[in-house]
Amino acid sequence: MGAMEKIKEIEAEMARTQKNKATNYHLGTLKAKLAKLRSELLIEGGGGGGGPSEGFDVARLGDARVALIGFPSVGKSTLQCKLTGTESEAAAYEFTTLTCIPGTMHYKGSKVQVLDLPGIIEGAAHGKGRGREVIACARNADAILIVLDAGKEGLNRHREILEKELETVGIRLNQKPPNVTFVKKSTGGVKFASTVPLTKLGPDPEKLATQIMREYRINSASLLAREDISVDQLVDVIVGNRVYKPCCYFYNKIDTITIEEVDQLVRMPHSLVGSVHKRFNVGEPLEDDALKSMIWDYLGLTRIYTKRKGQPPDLAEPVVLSAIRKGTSVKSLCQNVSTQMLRDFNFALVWGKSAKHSPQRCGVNHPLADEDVVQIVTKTNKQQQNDKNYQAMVQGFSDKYHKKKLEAKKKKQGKLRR
Ligand SMILES: Nc1nc2c(ncn2[C@@H]2O[C@H](COP(=O)(O)OP(=O)(O)OP(=O)(O)O)[C@@H](O)[C@H]2O)c(=O)[nH]1
Ligand SMILES: [K+]
Ligand SMILES: [Mg+2]
Repeated sequence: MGAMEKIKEIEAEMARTQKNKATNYHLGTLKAKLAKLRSELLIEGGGGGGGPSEGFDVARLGDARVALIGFPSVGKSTLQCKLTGTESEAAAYEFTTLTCIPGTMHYKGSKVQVLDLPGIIEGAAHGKGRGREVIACARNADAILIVLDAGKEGLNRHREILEKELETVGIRLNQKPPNVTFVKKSTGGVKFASTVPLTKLGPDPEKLATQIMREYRINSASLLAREDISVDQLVDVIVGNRVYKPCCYFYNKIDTITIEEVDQLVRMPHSLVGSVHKRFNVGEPLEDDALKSMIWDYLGLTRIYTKRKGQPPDLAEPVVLSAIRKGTSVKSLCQNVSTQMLRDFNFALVWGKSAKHSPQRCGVNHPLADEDVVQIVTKTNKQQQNDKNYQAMVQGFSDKYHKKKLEAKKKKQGKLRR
């Protein structure tokens, strides 16, 4: 039996099984089996080390990356042209786009790479169409923009299908990683602990966890749960290889539906309605464009204006940091400027929303806010020399210690020989 059929069989069994205390373990084990089969399926057909295949291997450019995911002909390419000015072919027939087409969206001084991708259909995660490559691109993006055709029947189901395709390959949308520490070990059995009561894992969470681990041939591991996790989250932690992505939705073509229907759609979570043709919510020349603004928010982009001592800040070219990528701390700012900057860092002076008073003297871990002004103060020559002396001293101690240890060892060996 192929993996596909096995998956179908398990899904059918899960649907048949009533959800109650007695079937809790059984369902948990089935979920673990299912996750395993799906990942096997992906590796089987992934080809050549699992990296993206021809036409999908696009270099990362800009401050962050967003992938356009949707059914065929919902208007992804039309949208990408509007957002980035890239000439990605758009047409009235399905599967116009066949590869990954990158473009750059300029917004509030940042450069966001937008990936136009082929349309996907149900079963994409299992290799239908170019689904596998498309989903691999989504996995590598910092955020996902799901594009839907507001005029299509069964719209809510479309949204669900797309979510399921992404979930299937371990992409978790708008979720935080579970607050759980899980470490595999070579011996010692399974150690299970939690700092909060676990209400969603049945009467014996440890037994359930052990059972799921057995499915993955993990006999020894330690697991510490710091939040009340669900069975799905437990499976995710044990399986590993999950990515957590922000995801927003754009309902395109609202020029084809009634105002009552639009009214329903605006209530959907994480969503924006609009029309590329009518330039509604996607007006290219406008700075306060609603769709660009939503993408910006979901990427957690933050503009930082740097300044030198005694000079005004450089307002023309902000350093753009992403909360999704490397975070928005003073440390990320230094790393963004140069590696030397972090080495010579003494303290930062911060003006703006993140500062309690202006300027606030901050360390590397201080989280910055959008439009903060930052002056990095580096160590003086004397401080740098002190640092070097200190390091040399520590190295000296360490050398002496090792020399002594070595001598003691030799002595002992000598004694033994005699
Ligand atoms: N009515 C209407 N039609 C639109 C709108 N945006 C795009 N279209 C049309 O939708 C059709 C499909 O557009 P594409 O941009 O090729 O769609 P796609 O999602 O890239 O399609 P594939 O690459 O085939 O997956 C084209 O005929 C567009 O002109 C819109 O806002 N309103
Ligand atoms: K099309
Ligand atoms: Mg297209």
